[in-house]
Amino acid sequence: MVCVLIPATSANLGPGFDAVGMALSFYNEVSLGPSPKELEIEVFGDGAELISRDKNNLVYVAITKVFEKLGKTPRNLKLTLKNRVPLARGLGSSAAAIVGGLVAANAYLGNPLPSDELLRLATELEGHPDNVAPALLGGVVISGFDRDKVKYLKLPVPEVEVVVAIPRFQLKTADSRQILPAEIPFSRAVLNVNRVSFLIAAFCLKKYEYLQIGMEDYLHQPYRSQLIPGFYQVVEEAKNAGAYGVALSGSGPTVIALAKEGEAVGRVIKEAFLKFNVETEIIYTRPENRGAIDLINYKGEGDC
Ligand SMILES: Nc1ncnc2c1ncn2[C@@H]1O[C@H](COP(=O)(O)OP(=O)(O)OP(=O)(O)O)[C@@H](O)[C@H]1O
Ligand SMILES: N[C@@H](CCO)C(=O)O
Repeated sequence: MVCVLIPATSANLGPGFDAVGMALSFYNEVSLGPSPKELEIEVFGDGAELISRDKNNLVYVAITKVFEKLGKTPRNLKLTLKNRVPLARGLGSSAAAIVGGLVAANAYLGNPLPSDELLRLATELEGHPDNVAPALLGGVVISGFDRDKVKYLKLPVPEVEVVVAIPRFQLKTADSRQILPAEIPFSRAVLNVNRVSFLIAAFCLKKYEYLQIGMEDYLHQPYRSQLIPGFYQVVEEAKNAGAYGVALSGSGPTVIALAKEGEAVGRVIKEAFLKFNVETEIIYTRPENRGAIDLINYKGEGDC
């Protein structure tokens, strides 16, 4: 039997739409082993009641991809999923499912596929690489397509605390992608280039105070924020409470704040959302430099 931990991820980091993602220090767990039955799937934890237990299960779909790539048929398998990453909230649950299935299947078969091939398969399944790359590799990852190839660079993780505020309602990526316009004004695109340059430089130079502007986004937040009551007021109040930078996580509705010390920021975000009748779960976490490929049969904190 093999067991893999897969970190939650925050994609679209600040202005890095479809390009910059960061792994976080809380994890889903995928275990894969033999079974006398054709297929057994057990699911525990967040959203367990919403996840299919048949061959449509996204983790199983990813497992099948690896078997087929190697000319094999998946048979007599038991899959156990322990979910900590909430579904459809902007923390990479689909990426965690896909990467978990790919890495677990590859490990079960003796690790024949290199990580670049796993990234290619994961991107094919997810449609874009910005969550799957940090879920697989850990850290802050810049990723994108060069024609049909996925290119990526891993940056040193910032020395910050991360406050994750998760509203109770779901927002499916497919739905919140539809709200985006086909075009935006040139001046706004220029501003976004400027902000993402500050983001990457602030991380590389450890000048985190520049995240005040380096986490600003002008591409997707103006549209997606319409689906999240109080979004800009929450951002403002969190910055006033000392956050370095605040942004939507993935396609939302989760908001993340990077801070030197997260506790006061978390309290303020929770209260600010409550003024708009939005209840949130607050998680205090950190960037995670290890991805699923580093967390196979991991014996440390966590369950594996
Ligand atoms: N552990 C899991 N097992 C099986 N399917 C899952 C699992 N986690 C997520 N999924 C599938 O992925 C869907 C959510 O994907 P979606 O892209 O909408 O949100 P997300 O990945 O959580 O957010 P984002 O991409 O913005 O970070 C779920 O509705 C479910 O179908
Ligand atoms: N870049 C993706 C991340 C969410 O999966 C989007 O915003 O649609």
